[in-house]
Amino acid sequence: MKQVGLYFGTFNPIHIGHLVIANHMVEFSNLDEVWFVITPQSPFKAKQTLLDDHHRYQMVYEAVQDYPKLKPSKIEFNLPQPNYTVNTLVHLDEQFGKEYQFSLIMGEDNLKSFHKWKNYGTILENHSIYVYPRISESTLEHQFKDHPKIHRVNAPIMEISSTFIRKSHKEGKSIRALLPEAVWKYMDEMNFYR
Ligand SMILES: Nc1ncnc2c1ncn2[C@@H]1O[C@H](COP(=O)(O)OP(=O)(O)OP(=O)(O)O)[C@@H](O)[C@H]1O
Ligand SMILES: O=C(O)c1ccc[n+]([C@@H]2O[C@H](COP(=O)([O-])O)[C@@H](O)[C@H]2O)c1
Repeated sequence: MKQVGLYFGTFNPIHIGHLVIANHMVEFSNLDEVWFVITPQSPFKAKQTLLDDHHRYQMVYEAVQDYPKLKPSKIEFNLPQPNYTVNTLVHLDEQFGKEYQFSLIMGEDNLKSFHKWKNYGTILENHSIYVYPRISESTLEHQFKDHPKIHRVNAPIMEISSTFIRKSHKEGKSIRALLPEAVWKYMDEMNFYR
C-alpha cells in the first residue's frame, strides 16, 4: 500500500517553506507521496484576505508540477465548509483506502492547537502525524508530547508565512525569493494581494 502524507493548508499563497516541508517529508520519512490539500475554509481562519479556491489551487499546481512525488488535491472543494479535517479523512479513506494509507503533515503551530480540532482523538486513532518545527506562541499539550502516532521531524526552522508574504507584497516589497518562480509570476500577473 502506498504511504501518502496529506498536507492540509490554506496556501494563500503557497510559499517555499511549504515546499521545503513537503520535500523533507517525502525524502526523509517512509512517505511515498505528499498531497497538498487546498482547504476552501479553515475552521480557524477568517475569510477576508482569502483568495478564491481555484487561484490557490492553481498556484499549488504550478509550484509542484516539476516534483513527481508532490501532488495538488481539490478533494475539499466539494465538501461542506468550514472544512473539518476529520470529515475529509473519512471521505478520502472511503474513496482511496484500498490503495493508500494516509498520514497528516503539519507545522508545530497546528499541533499546539490540535486539541481544539473536531474529533482529534479519532484522527489520531486512525492516522499518524508528521510535525515540522515552527516557532509559535502557546505550549504543546502534554498528551501530544510523546505520542506514538506523532512524529516530530528534526529539520531547520524557517520563519516564512503566507501572512508575511501578503503583507510585504502589499507594502511594495519584493517577496519573489520566498515563492516558487511560477507562483511569483502568476501572483504578479494576476495582481493578487495588492
Ligand atoms: N514556515 C513554516 N514552518 C513550519 N510549518 C509551516 C510553515 N509555513 C506553513 N507551515 C504549516 O503548513 C500548513 C499550512 O499552512 P498555511 O497554508 O496556513 O500557511 P501559513 O504560512 O501558516 O499561512 P498564514 O500566514 O496565512 O496563516 C500548516 O500546518 C502550517 O503549520
Ligand atoms: O478539523 C479541524 O477542526 C481543523 C481546525 C483547524 C485547522 N484545520 C485544518 O488544518 C489546515 C491548516 O489550517 P490553517 O488554519 O493553519 O490554514 C487546514 O486544512 C484546516 O482545514 C482543521
